Amino acid sequence: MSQPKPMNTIAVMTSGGDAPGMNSAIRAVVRTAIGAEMEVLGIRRGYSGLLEGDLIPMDAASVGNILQKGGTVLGTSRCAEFLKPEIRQEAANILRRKHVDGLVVIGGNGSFNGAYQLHQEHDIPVVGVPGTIDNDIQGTHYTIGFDTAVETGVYAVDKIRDTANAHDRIFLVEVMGRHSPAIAIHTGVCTGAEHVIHTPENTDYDTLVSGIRRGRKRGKNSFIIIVAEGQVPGSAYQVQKHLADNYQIASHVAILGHLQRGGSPTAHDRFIAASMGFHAVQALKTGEVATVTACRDGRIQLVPLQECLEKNDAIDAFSLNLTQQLAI
Ligand SMILES: Nc1ncnc2c1ncn2[C@@H]1O[C@H](COP(=O)(O)OP(=O)(O)O)[C@@H](O)[C@H]1O
Ligand SMILES: O=P(O)(O)OC[C@H]1O[C@](O)(COP(=O)(O)O)[C@@H](O)[C@@H]1O
Ligand SMILES: [Mg+2]
Repeated sequence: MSQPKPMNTIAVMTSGGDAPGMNSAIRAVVRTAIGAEMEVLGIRRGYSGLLEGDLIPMDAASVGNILQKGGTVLGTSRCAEFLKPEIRQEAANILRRKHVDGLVVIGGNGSFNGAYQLHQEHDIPVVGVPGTIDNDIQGTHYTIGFDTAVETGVYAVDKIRDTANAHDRIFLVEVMGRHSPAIAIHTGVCTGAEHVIHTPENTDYDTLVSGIRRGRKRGKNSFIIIVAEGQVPGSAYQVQKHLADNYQIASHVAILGHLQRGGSPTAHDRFIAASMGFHAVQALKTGEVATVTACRDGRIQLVPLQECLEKNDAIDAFSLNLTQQLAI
């Protein structure tokens, strides 16, 4: 832990893919900081906005009536330039010119890498708040937005099930999460899907097809196969083609895509985001910087940022198996 530096002015940004609940985190950061007599600047459009010096003063009213909204009022971006050290130097200069004493970065592991570099290279006090619908950051059990994204997936699949039942159809429902199977696996359990394809590039067609045949024998008339996005959006079409060409099985595709990133956050996401935003400002105040407000063992704990820089690719084998077990 570093010695606490005076925190007169802090800045907050959202970066990477937006996630429902980010607004609740921004609100908590702004209001906790104001409560502690700090000035707060909002950085618009993540690292891109930072490099343009697009920082705006935020008061308590500026975050009123945003908690229930999806997206992020600050905007976000993917900023390839930020991978260059000389560009990060410019960013650090801008933060110093604006008298920013500490920075809260709400985003995924990519955004945390940027924050980590700012701390390592330029001694900027940073704290990360995990925000991504994918729930795929090492070091934290939960990321803001995941619950809402799964909820949206479940809502959509329930509707698809109605029409699949009516027409005796097989549906391949592709859910979001590039290289991240968590949304697919949870949506599978919560919708009673017949099968979850967690890595479309390595689909186990034998298990999938024998499940469909077994189900048909016992009178099932609809099948929901949840397909994770995999390497590229549209993987479900490859699965559809493979089933048609190799097994003469016809299926329909529905791709949920960015639909799952928007919408009003669930109570769970609002609650976690509010708590994490609060803890992030406390961490800056106490000098517990280069940390992340991680969710572990059901509570928010500060963990070193270094532990949260990698993407978590682990597959939740229990939940994956649960879908299969219950779909007999
Ligand atoms: N290794 C890195 N070094 C510095 N900045 C990075 C690094 N990786 C990502 N970033 C910055 O963080 C941004 C968001 O990362 P990205 O992976 O797109 O989203 P997320 O933060 O949601 O994982 C990138 O566009 C880039 O500006
Ligand atoms: O909106 P984009 O740039 O197409 O990115 C899509 C990807 O972003 C996500 O929504 C979230 O990813 P990050 O939070 O890591 O940015 C993935 O689920 C999805 O595959
Ligand atoms: Mg990411």
